[in-house]
Amino acid sequence: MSLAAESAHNIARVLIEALPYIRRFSGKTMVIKYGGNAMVEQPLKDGFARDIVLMKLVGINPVIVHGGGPQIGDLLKRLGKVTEFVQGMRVTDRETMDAVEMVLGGTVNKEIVNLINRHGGAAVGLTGKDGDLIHARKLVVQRDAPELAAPEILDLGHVGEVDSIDPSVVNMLVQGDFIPVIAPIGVGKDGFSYNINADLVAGKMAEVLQAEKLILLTNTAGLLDQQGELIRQLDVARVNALVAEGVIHGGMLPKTRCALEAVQGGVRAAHILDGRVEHAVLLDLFTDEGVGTLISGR
Ligand SMILES: Nc1ncnc2c1ncn2[C@@H]1O[C@H](COP(=O)(O)OP(=O)(O)O)[C@@H](O)[C@H]1O
Ligand SMILES: CC(=O)N[C@@H](CCC(=O)OP(=O)(O)O)C(=O)O
Repeated sequence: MSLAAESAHNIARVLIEALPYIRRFSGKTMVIKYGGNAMVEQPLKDGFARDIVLMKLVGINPVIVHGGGPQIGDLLKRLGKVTEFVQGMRVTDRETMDAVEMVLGGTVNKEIVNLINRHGGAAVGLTGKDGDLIHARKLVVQRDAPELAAPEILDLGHVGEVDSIDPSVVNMLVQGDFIPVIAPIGVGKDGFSYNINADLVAGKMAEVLQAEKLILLTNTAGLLDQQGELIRQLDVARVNALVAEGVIHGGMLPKTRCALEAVQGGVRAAHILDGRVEHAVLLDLFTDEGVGTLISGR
């Protein structure tokens, strides 16, 4: 076979392999969390945008929830403001909240919207304030230590968690064939803005939309075991055991927690994928082998 014929044959094979998945997922909603650490290098960003546009073209409804932790850190550094994390959450005072809104609701959100649009999609950017989408409440964080008589309550300022989501504006955009791009900022009953970890927003959004999948793009191959080997698939019980053993820690804790809550709340599956791999989303959705880690509810 000539080189050209071989290449055409490979393309045909790939399309045929993708066909049953395209048929299965067409018309379904998928929530994709695009983490700040996965937004590196222009070719990767372009690959991500192409994947999203392709999903839309084959009838899937992608809903993007994005982070931007490193990008917030960059602005705070330029402003000469020290930032601190407690249990994976950024301590957020009034000034930091302003920076979070500028970066998440401004630069990062619009960069993703522009990226998708340049690749042929029609994206619309939102924060949790738009259409009264995300209602937040202040996150209560406790610290327990042997020297403490009782757990200490820590005040992280404007750090929130999702109280409720009104998906009307997202549903309207999806019905209009737009791709919603959501920044994880919510509003409390007190009228204040709250900075919410993007994984938490993505998990709840997937649950409220009863999405087919929650896809979390991050900066590791997926969930790794004690030996640093990729775990391809696991269920709720194994996740709980790995947390208890301390194998899942740091930023992976909120990620796996929200993945678990989503699958227990009716989302069919949660995937943790390596956002540093070009076309990670397509490779996972449309090939028999898949990539990354799959957490299934049943
Ligand atoms: N068992 C584990 N498998 C993979 N990564 C883990 C694990 N436990 C902790 N981590 C850490 O979690 C990080 C991903 O979380 P985080 O930095 O919050 O990502 P993101 O910014 O994409 O949300 C990894 O880079 C890794 O350092
Ligand atoms: C409370 C809290 O920590 N909020 C995060 C929100 C952004 C985020 O989650 O971004 P990544 O997904 O890129 O980490 C922050 O301020 O960094």
